Amino acid sequence: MAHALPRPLPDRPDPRCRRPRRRLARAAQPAAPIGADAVTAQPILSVRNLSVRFRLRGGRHVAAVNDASFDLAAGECLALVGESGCGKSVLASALLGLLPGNAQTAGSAVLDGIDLLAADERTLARTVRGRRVGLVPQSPAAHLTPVRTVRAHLEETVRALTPTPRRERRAAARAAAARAAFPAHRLDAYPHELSGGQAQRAATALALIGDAPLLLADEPTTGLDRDLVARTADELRRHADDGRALLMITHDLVAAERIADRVAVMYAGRIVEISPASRFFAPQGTRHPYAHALLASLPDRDFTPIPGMPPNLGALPAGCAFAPRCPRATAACDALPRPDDGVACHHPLPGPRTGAPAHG
Ligand SMILES: Nc1ncnc2c1ncn2[C@@H]1O[C@H](COP(=O)(O)OP(=O)(O)OP(=O)(O)O)[C@@H](O)[C@H]1O
Repeated sequence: MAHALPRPLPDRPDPRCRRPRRRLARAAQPAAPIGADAVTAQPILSVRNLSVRFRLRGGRHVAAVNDASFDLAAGECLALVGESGCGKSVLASALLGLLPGNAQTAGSAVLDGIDLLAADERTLARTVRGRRVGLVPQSPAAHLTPVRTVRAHLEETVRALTPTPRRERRAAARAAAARAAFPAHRLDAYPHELSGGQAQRAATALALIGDAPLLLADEPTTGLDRDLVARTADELRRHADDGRALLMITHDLVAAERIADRVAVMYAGRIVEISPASRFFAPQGTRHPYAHALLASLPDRDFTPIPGMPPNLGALPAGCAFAPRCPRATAACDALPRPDDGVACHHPLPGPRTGAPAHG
C-alpha cells in the first residue's frame, strides 16, 4: 500500500484516516456480480460495482479498483489474487474506510446492513473496524505502536473488543498469541524487536481477537516458513469454518489452494474471473487467459513468466487491459468484456475438461 496507517483503536477515530471526500459517479450500467451466483448462503458482505480512484496532481488519476462485484457468505473463504499493484489492498482499504483523502469511491459494500463506503468515520471506528471487520494488515510492523509490547497490544485489544474480565486478560492475550503461533517468549518484545514473520503472527493474533464476522487478511503468510504458512492458513480457515467470512488477499497461490472456497482474480483493478477453488486449481480449470497465465507462471506448474508488464492504472485502455499480453486477443478486445458466468473475457478458455466438481 502507498500509505501505512497505525492500527486504529476500535473505539477511537483515527484523525489521519479521512473518508474520501468525493464519490465517483455510478457506473452507467452496473455490472452483474461476477461470482455472486456461486454463493448459496445469505451473503455477509455484498460488494457491487466498487471503484476507487486516486486523484493526483495536474488532474491525473489512478483507477485502482474498477467495478468490482462479489458476495461473501458466512463460512466462506474467498482468495483475491493478482499481480502486484492490481488493486487488491486498495479494495480491502476501501472496505475498512482506510483510504487516504485523495481517494474517490463509487458503488456499495454492504455488511450487516451498513454500506461501508458510505458510513461515516465514527460508525467505522466504533462499530466496524475490529468488531465487524478484522484486518490482518499487509505491513504488520507499521500497524503496531512502536512503544508498546506485543503483550500490551494484545491485552488492549482483548479489553477493547471482548467482555473478558480484567484478571483474565493476560491469559486471553496469551491464548490469542498461541492461536496465531506467536511465540510466548516474545510477548514482551517491542515491534522493532520482532522478525517479519513474528510481526505477521502478532498482527494475525490481534485480528482474530474480536471474532469479527468478516476478516480481511492482506498477505497473511508473507515472511513465514512453509510450516507456519500452513499453520496460519489453517487457523484462518478455522476462523471461517466457525461461521465467519474470510477475504484473503494473497500472492501465495499454494495457501489459496489450501484454504479457499473460491478464487477471485484481479487484473488492472478489475475482477476478471471468480470461480470455485476446486475448479480454478483443477487441470485446465481457469477460464480467463490472465488467470491461466498466472497459474502457469508458478514454479511447480509451467514456470512460464507472463510476457510484458501490467498497464499503468493512470492510463487504462477502453477495452480489455490484458489484451496487449494476451495470446487470444482479437479486435473484439478493444471493447470492455462484460462479466458472464464468472469470467470477463471475449475469448475465455473452455474450463476443466474433466468436469471437476464446482462446489463453493
Ligand atoms: N494514495 C495513493 N495515491 C495514488 N495511487 C495509489 C495510492 N495508494 C495506492 N495507489 C495505487 O493503487 C494501485 C493499487 O495498489 P494496491 O496496493 O492495491 O496493489 P496490490 O494489488 O495490493 O499490490 P501488492 O500485491 O504489491 O500489495 C497501485 O498502482 C498503487 O500505486
